[in-house]
Amino acid sequence: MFGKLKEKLQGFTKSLNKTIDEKAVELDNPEVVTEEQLLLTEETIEENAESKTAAEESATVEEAPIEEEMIITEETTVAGESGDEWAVEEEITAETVNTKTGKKEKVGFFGRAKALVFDREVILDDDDLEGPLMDLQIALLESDLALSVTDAIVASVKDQLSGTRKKFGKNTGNIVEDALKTAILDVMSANTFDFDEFIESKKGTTAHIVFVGINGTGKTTSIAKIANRLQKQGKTVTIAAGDTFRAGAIDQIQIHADRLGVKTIRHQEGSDPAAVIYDALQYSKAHKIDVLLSDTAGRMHTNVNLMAQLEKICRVGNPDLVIFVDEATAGNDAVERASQYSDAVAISGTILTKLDADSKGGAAISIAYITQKPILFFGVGQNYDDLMKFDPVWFVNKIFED
Ligand SMILES: Nc1nc2c(ncn2[C@@H]2O[C@H](COP(=O)(O)OP(=O)(O)OP(=O)(O)O)[C@@H](O)[C@H]2O)c(=O)[nH]1
Repeated sequence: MFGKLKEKLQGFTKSLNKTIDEKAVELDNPEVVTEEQLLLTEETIEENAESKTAAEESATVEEAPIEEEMIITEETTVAGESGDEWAVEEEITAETVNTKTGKKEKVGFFGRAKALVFDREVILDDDDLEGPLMDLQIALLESDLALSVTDAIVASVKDQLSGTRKKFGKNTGNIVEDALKTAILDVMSANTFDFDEFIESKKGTTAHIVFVGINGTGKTTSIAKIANRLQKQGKTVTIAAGDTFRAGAIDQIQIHADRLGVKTIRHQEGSDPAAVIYDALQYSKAHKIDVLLSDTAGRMHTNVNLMAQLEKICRVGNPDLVIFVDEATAGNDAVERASQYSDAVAISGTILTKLDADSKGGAAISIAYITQKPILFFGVGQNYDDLMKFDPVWFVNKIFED
């Protein structure tokens, strides 16, 4: 997933790490920071998210040596002596089976990274950063990020790295990667929204959700996926077949609804979608249905009449949420559409589909930033369960995983 973006960001990280290595000076008195101290310094949500990432990473880093050190039962490696950034402290607490010898051996569960030894430091100035940041900007633009978003990311990375003293160990570690992660997380977490909490907060009333977007991006499938998800959470659902415009659309959503055992409210093809949605809302309220999911015809954001019709649907149906659906593979086109839809109707968030296909990842970052509305879910396949609740930390880690 996100192969190209990943590749480009790795290129930037490598080139800046090289600069850091070249400019680094050794410290006379290496500094040892415990994992605990590191955790204590976290203040913001983003830093928390980052530290979670770092903890996960350190856990991964720890795993390999610890597996081998499982054979070492009473050896204690002193901070700094290992020649590694992370010093390991052993504490015997349990027995396990050595996968190589098959024998039971005592292991130190506490054979965890305990301290980070900083023995080099660097201060990067604007000149050091100028070239790599220019490359970063181009890399982001080539990965379908909108210009304003690349500007925000580049400015954040510059802000984090320029002029500040960065201490690190034998390896440059994650200085550059962490700055990039923070920058992307900032952009993506501008507005967070918990869909499940929202649905829960509507308990006792019918939560009405209208889905909008252009043709063929996965709107109907996403409605079915959301219906399936809600049903699994014990919620009752109705679907309004509000795409009365495209031939076959009513039957298409009816097929999904039948498979899921969901009641569909439908009118004739060509009828007024606002009337269908109004009826569906009355039905859902009368039957104390938890959530009404309203389909709408796919329409180009440039089609003034259809966009006006969408406004009418929203006026009549008075939805609690308007979800914009588009496909991640559409890149900058999806970003442009999200922006225009957002101007026409008050969208609450986005479902980005087809993340499983060859998407560059840039659209997800850009849409969140440009609409200033959260990404709610990712579509990751054609089955009803192929819907992932959006998690910015997961997303950013995915971009950087090997
Ligand atoms: N790979 C993949 N395919 C998807 C995903 N979501 C939807 N699709 C497929 O995309 C195609 C279009 O999906 P629809 O749900 O019919 O799209 P729509 O936006 O409702 O289209 P209209 O009814 O024309 O407005 C179908 O073949 C879906 O199976 C996804 O997350 N991943």
